[in-house]
Amino acid sequence: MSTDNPREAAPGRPAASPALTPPADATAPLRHPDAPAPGELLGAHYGHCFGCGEGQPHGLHLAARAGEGPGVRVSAEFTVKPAHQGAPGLAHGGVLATALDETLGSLQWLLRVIAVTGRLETDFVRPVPVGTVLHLDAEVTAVHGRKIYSTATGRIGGPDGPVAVRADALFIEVKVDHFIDNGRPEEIRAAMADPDQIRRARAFEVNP
Ligand SMILES: CCCCCCCC/C=C\CCCCCCCC(=O)SCCNC(=O)CCNC(=O)[C@H](O)C(C)(C)COP(=O)(O)OP(=O)(O)OC[C@H]1O[C@@H](n2cnc3c(N)ncnc32)[C@H](O)[C@@H]1OP(=O)(O)O
Repeated sequence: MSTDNPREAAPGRPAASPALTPPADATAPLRHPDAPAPGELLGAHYGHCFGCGEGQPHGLHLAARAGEGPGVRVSAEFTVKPAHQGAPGLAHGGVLATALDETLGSLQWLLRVIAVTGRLETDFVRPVPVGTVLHLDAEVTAVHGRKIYSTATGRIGGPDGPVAVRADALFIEVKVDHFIDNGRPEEIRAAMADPDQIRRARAFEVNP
């Protein structure tokens, strides 16, 4: 992962909003002792997820890996396909935001908590043509109670290429009941009857 500050790579852009600025008593994130090892593929949290699900034909099929180093980091690659266009030959911004959201969401594998996106602020710095491989990196910057602060970049032309998109996010920790109470009953029933889905949920230390 490149170490330059993506904010510096995009001079003149405003800082993240106050809601995405960790309070003074926020703490550094802790990589869970049983988290996947650096370099390990994380897999999908749900087979039908639009971002990462292997069983979702229209999805992004994002495959994230646990990052190197002491921090709570992941990296992922996303190849922009013709189905992802907004303007002719260019990726749709919402699809790029999804790729950032999914990469940020996969940080949960390393924290071993379940969380959902509360806020996602995205900068679109350079257009991303169809066929491009977007090299995504995400990192948890701070934790405060249930609030998880994180940041991500997507680079083009290689893992150390220029930043094309970036995001700051606030994820909020939830219990598995969040999904059981709010999800459509047929998908929830199917997920709870699927031993593989139960195994995936246990990787977040939940007991559905
Ligand atoms: C049997 C089935 C098994 C299935 C399990 C499979 C395993 C699953 C594993 C992993 C899943 C990961 C999935 C990742 C997918 C990619 C990421 C997404 O796309 S997620 C979807 C999009 N996001 C939503 O749909 C959230 C919708 N929003 C909500 O549900 C609520 O608003 C929620 C939970 C975010 C917060 O509601 P509250 O009632 O729990 O908590 P409050 O008190 O409102 O907030 C807590 C703190 O957070 C701040 N906060 C909340 N939302 C904020 C916001 N938007 N901006 C700033 N601050 C916010 C509040 O100000 C508060 O802060 P103060 O503690 O007072 O300091």
